[in-house]
Amino acid sequence: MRVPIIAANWKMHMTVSEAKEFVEEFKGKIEGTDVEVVICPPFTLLNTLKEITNGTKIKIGAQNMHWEEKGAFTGEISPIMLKDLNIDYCIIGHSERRQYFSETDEIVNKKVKSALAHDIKPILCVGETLDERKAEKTEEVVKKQVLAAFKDVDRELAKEIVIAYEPIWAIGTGLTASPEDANKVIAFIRETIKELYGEDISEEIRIQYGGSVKPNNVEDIMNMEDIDGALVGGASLKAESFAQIVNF
Ligand SMILES: O=C(CO)COP(=O)(O)O
Repeated sequence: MRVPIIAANWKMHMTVSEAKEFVEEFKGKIEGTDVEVVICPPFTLLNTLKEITNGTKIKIGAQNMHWEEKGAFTGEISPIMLKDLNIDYCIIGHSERRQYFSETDEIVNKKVKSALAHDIKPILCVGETLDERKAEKTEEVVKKQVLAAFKDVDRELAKEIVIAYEPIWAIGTGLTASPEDANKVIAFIRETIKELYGEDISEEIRIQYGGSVKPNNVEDIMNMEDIDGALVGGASLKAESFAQIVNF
C-alpha cells in the first residue's frame, strides 16, 4: 500500500509572517488526514517552518540543493545544511530549475544521489513541454529524464525517491492533463522503474502528478490507480485551498 503524498511547492513566495499565519490556519484543518503532507518553502523559511510545525502532521522539504557538502559555491545550500535542520524532502529537477537555471539531467542525477546519501528524500520532477507532447514524444522525454536521474542509484535507496510527473504546459497555466492522460504517463513511469529495479520497487515507489492541481480537480486526479499524490504550486499558497486539496 503506497501512502499518498501531497506536497506544496511555494516557489519564490511567502515571508516569515505569511508562513506563520499559513501554518496557524492550516495545521488544524488537516488533523484527520492519512495523507503525507509536505511543505517546500524557500530556504529563508525552512528553519521557522521546522520549528512551528513540530508536533503536527506537516513535513518540510527544500526546493533545491547543491550536491556537494561544502565549498566555494556562493549562493548555494548543501545537503548537510538541510539535514542540520532535519529537513525530510528536497524537490530536485523542477522544470523551472531546468529551464531558468540550466539544470541538466546529469546535475539532477548528482543532486538525487547526494540527497539520498544524506537521508533526504528527493521529490524528482520530470515532464515534457507542449511541443514535445504535440510531437508525441512524452514517453520518450520522460523515460530519458527518469533513466538519467536514477543512474547509479541503488535499489534500496531508489524506493525512497518520490517522482513528480509535471507536464510543463500544465504548470501555472490552469491547464491540467486529464486524469486519464496523467495516469497513463505515470503508469509508463512505473513501468520504467520496473525495468530498472523490478516489480517490488516499482509497486512501492510513489509518483505524484503536478500542474494546476486545485481543490476542484484533485479528487479525480487522486482517484486514478497509479497516481499517488500531487505537487501543488499556486493552490498551495492559501491555507484554505491547500487544506481542501489535502482533504480531497
Ligand atoms: O510546478 C508546480 C509544482 O511544482 C505546479 O504549479 P501549479 O500548481 O501552480 O501549476
